[in-house]
Amino acid sequence: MAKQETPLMKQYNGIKAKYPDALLLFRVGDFYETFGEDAIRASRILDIVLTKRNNGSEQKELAGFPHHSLDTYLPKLVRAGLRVAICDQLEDPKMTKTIVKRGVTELVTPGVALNDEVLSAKTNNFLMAIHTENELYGIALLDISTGEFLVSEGNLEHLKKLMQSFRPSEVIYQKRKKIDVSDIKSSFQIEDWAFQYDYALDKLTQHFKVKSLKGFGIENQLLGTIAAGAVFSYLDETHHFEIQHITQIQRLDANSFVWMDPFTIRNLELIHSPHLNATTLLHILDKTCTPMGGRLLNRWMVMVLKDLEKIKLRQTIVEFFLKNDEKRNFVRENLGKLSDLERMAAKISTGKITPRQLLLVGQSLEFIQEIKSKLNKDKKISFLIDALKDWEDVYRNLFQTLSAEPPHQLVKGNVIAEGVSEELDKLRNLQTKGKDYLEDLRIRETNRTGIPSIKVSFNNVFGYYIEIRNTHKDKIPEDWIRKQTLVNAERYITEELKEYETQILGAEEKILSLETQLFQNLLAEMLEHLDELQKSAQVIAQLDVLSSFAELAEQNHYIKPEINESSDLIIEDGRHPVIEKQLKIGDTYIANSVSLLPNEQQIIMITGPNMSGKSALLRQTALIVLMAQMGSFVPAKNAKIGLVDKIFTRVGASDNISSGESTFMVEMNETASILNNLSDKSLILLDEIGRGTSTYDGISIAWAISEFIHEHKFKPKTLFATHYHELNEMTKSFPRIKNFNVSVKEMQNTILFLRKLVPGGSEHSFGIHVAKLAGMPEKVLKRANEVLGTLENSHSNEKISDKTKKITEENMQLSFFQLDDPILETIREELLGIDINTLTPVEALMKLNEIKRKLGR
Ligand SMILES: Nc1ncnc2c1ncn2[C@@H]1O[C@H](COP(=O)(O)OP(=O)(O)OP(=O)(O)O)[C@@H](O)[C@H]1O
Repeated sequence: MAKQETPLMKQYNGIKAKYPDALLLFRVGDFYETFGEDAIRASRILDIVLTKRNNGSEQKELAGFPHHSLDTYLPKLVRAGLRVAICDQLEDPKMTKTIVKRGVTELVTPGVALNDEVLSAKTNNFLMAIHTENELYGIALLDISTGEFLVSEGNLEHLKKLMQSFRPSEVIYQKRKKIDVSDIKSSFQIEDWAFQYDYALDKLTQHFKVKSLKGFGIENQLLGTIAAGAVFSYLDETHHFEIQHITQIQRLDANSFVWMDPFTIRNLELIHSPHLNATTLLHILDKTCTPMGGRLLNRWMVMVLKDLEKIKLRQTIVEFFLKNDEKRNFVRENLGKLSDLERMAAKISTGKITPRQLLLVGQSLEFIQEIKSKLNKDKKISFLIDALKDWEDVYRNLFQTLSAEPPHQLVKGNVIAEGVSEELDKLRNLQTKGKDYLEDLRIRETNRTGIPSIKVSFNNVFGYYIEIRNTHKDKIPEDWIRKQTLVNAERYITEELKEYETQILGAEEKILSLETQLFQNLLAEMLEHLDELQKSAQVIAQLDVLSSFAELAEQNHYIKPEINESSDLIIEDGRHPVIEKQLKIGDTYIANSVSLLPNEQQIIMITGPNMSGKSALLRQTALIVLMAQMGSFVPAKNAKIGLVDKIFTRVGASDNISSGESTFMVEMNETASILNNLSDKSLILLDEIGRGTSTYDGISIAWAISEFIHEHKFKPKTLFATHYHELNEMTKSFPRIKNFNVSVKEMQNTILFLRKLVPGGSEHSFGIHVAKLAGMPEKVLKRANEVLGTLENSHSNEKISDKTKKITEENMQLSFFQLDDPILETIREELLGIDINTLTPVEALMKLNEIKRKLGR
């Protein structure tokens, strides 16, 4: 007959059944245990031992760790993308004769984490909830560690953009809906009932204590509201009830910021790069001194302003800090000493702040006060400084109440300062006097018994005891009661010691409970300031980013761009902010000027050899515009920037192979989407569009696209980099298209990249020169030059196939291969089999490379 499962496993199974999707950490005594599948996963992720134990009829896997290591192991599980349910003992095992009551006290998931070890300082940790109906998406984003809560609505592209910009750690959505969340590490589908408008409205109005959502501007965003409600339901489900620090909903309006499609955000490598260890624009721009500033900069980089007044306000502050070195240094020095006040505010609200951290909050508030006093006479930035609360009373209160060096754990004691509570002082007095008392007792007993080495100590088992070495056993007085015999010593207690113990232990307990009470009172007082604390943290974040922009401008010689409402874009001697910082010592970045004037020079057609710097020029133009509209100064000699409202970039298919979506179809799809969404303030960057197909197809498509943009009523500004010098012909019929090329100098069969953009088209692509730079064998280069010569000397109206036929004929006569060599024979076959008509320059290079390999070079 099968044995019955043990009561403990029965309890475990009952609780596990309620959290089938989570890894259950089950507290048993001093350990957190995991069982079955959970144990297998935990042991793999945490590198802890997996054992097997009999559970009635079956063997079950088991892996566990000591409860005090939770802070070490929990973050590892969460970072691995798991949801972790923590099941604790809900009563004191000593107080019950049956099995201890247990229950889940917290469900920690990647998107709802407050633990410092899971979070990273300079990035937000967002949970995203999505609700979709009829191809429209409601999106809510919550960072519970800072209290930021954003709501938005839009189409699929908008959703994708927000996913790319905010990179949520976890996404939740409705069970019966299909949403592509393949880019997100952790996603979870929750019950349909959590996605109801009435439920959401109730939840949100209750939490924010408002009658309607009008004040947040989302009263018409039904889908957004439903998503926001789902976030709150998820907080309930994960046992996060202390959430007073979520004080407002920010509406995230897609139209308030420069519109960039997901491809553009990726392609410009603003915050992330698909290439490992690549430097992003964020790396260059981030000179912030606080985590709050770091996170805000991230946000500003993906939510770039298009409101002239707001941009100018930021510029004013950057300029102020640039001109006032002394104040900038003072501010930045003080910023560097601040704790993460946004996250501290969340910790106050959730009751997770430690006494030491609360003292640090006090010190931070004092530094803020110093910043405020230093800057409050400066009218130019008064609108920011005035928004900082006067914190003096608050931090003085904290300093007076907390001890000078409070511990991280309340139970360690010495949390509250002297003079705060009379009772506490009295009890402490008793404790300190206790030490003298014990010393006095030791001396008395030594004198009475004549034992020279008496020790008075304490342990958890016997409490206070007297210890003597065995050699003095015969001198023990009668009133000592023996408690323990060790190898060389004996331990005793006395009536007097017991009495003292009751008094002193009582005092310790009372001290702990009093300190806890006083600390809680202090937290309750701080809760009153939660709103202001968050506000000050946000102002500090802005001061941080803006003063860091000034620092950046000084270090990198950036200038203040003039931003206006025109449609012109004039950059004089602009530089690529990332590449210029990465050049080898001795190299200098060649600055280039670009003027895009919709009425005269709307489209710039840039030709130039491979590697000449076409892509760099395109990207630097977009980056300069984005930096300018973030409020930063820019790498240029001079810049006049008419506000841009949309930036589109497309890179020809073969540049994009690594991203796995490099089909010509995708390229055309996305280009089509650009052409359908143009505005009069758009900036378009097209890099080698059309090269994913045969030469003639490519030229035709590139031509037609340029023509379309030229004829478009909005005259969007466009930079078009291309290999097809045939496109230079367009200027003859389209007056607002201008030809430029990135110049090179030909020297004795090689080329020198001058990287200077100059007016006029370029004659050829220099692909063979680049092949030479790449170390291609001389024979191959020579032959490539001959083939090129034949093609170029043919009549332009000859068909490509006729031209290649010529080459084949020539080949018969001047075969440069020794045909008796079998490798050469196969290479010959291969070369003859190539249809040059459909070969892109990059494919040609790859082919040459392959040939080189075959030749053993
Ligand atoms: N203005 C410049 N000053 C100095 N170095 C530059 C400049 N522009 C580009 N470079 C360097 O040249 C390299 C090649 O530039 P880029 O990728 O822009 O060339 P490209 O013309 O787009 O080439 P391809 O057509 O092969 O894609 C860059 O990685 C950079 O290191």
